[in-house]
Amino acid sequence: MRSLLTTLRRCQPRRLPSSLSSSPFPLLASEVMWRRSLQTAATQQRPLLAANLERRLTEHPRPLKPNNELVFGHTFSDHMFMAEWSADKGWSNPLIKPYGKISLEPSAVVFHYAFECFEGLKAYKDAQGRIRLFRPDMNMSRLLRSTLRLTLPAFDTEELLACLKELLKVEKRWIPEGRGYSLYIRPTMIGTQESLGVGPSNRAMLFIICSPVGPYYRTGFNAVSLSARTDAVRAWPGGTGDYKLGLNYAPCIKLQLEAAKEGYQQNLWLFGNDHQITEVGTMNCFVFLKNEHGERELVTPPLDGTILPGVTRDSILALAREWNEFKVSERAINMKEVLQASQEGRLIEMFGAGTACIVSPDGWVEAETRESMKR
Ligand SMILES: Cc1ncc(COP(=O)(O)O)c(C=O)c1O
Repeated sequence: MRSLLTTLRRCQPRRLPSSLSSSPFPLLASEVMWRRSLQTAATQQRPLLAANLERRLTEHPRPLKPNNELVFGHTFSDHMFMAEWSADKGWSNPLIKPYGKISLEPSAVVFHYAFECFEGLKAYKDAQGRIRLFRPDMNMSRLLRSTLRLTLPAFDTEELLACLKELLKVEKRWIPEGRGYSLYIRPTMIGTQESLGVGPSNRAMLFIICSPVGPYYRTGFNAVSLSARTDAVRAWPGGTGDYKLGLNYAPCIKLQLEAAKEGYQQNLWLFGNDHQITEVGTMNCFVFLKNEHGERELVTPPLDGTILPGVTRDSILALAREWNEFKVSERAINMKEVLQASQEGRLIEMFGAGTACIVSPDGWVEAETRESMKR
């Protein structure tokens, strides 16, 4: 049997089911109401419009780096997208301009109260040299969801996507060719009001930068080793782990360094006394096993607020459901179940899934929890 991982990696866009074409993340009821009120307010202000996009292009394009010198997220393309918002005026004209420094006062709320959210998606070149994006509508919806969580301004997701496409036309030469290579796109919104008061920001900046990238891990597409810790959690019910906010990431770096010191590439994030699997590093987690009834089952944790609703996760679920070759479950799965399946030879594959790392096999999980799981 060809491995599920290999099959997923080889998936061609034309094989994607129609259910993948557009399925924005469900907004919470309160957010829907909030979004409506913001949109009503936004109609009285200037909206973000791709038709108003201005271009101020560099006169000094920089040389490209060869693929083998690309380190993830270290090289940036010539241009960036930028739009600014203020509560009284609404959105400025969006602008494509040379990549460069932004100027903010030290009192800007982004520096004090973490008013920052972002997205990550990739542009590829197909065999005909055309620019291809993978389900970018999902990233635009998720960015809107994150901005609303931070009381940052609403925007029309289709307009922002149209602006992004224009940026990519300008930056086409920066999209690397070759299997595993792409242009990583980082849309970001920050609160820029100069204030130490804790409240909503009355100013914001939306920008998009691009970085040509190859494999996320130095090990390329080989399996990564994981440390499953029980003394730290990444997210919790009612928290913000299901939003793509910068504040979710910085506190994990210390734990990532600790894992690296012990020889592991990532942390396997667990939650609860029964050590439920939530995510792996910055990826959604999948376990493919033969369950206790002898059925092959692909399991991934449910969207219960403790995991990011990943675009890759959603795509894998849609593909696997369309194939209809094995059971597909969004359900809680804990370390005890995985360990038991492994010991009984029923664990087929385990992998992480995300835009940056694509589909990444997990090689070895060191579980401090081994003893407690036996209980
Ligand atoms: C915490 C976390 N989980 C999961 C993912 C995967 O999400 P996606 O497939 O949309 O890239 C990411 C990716 O950025 C992430 O940061």
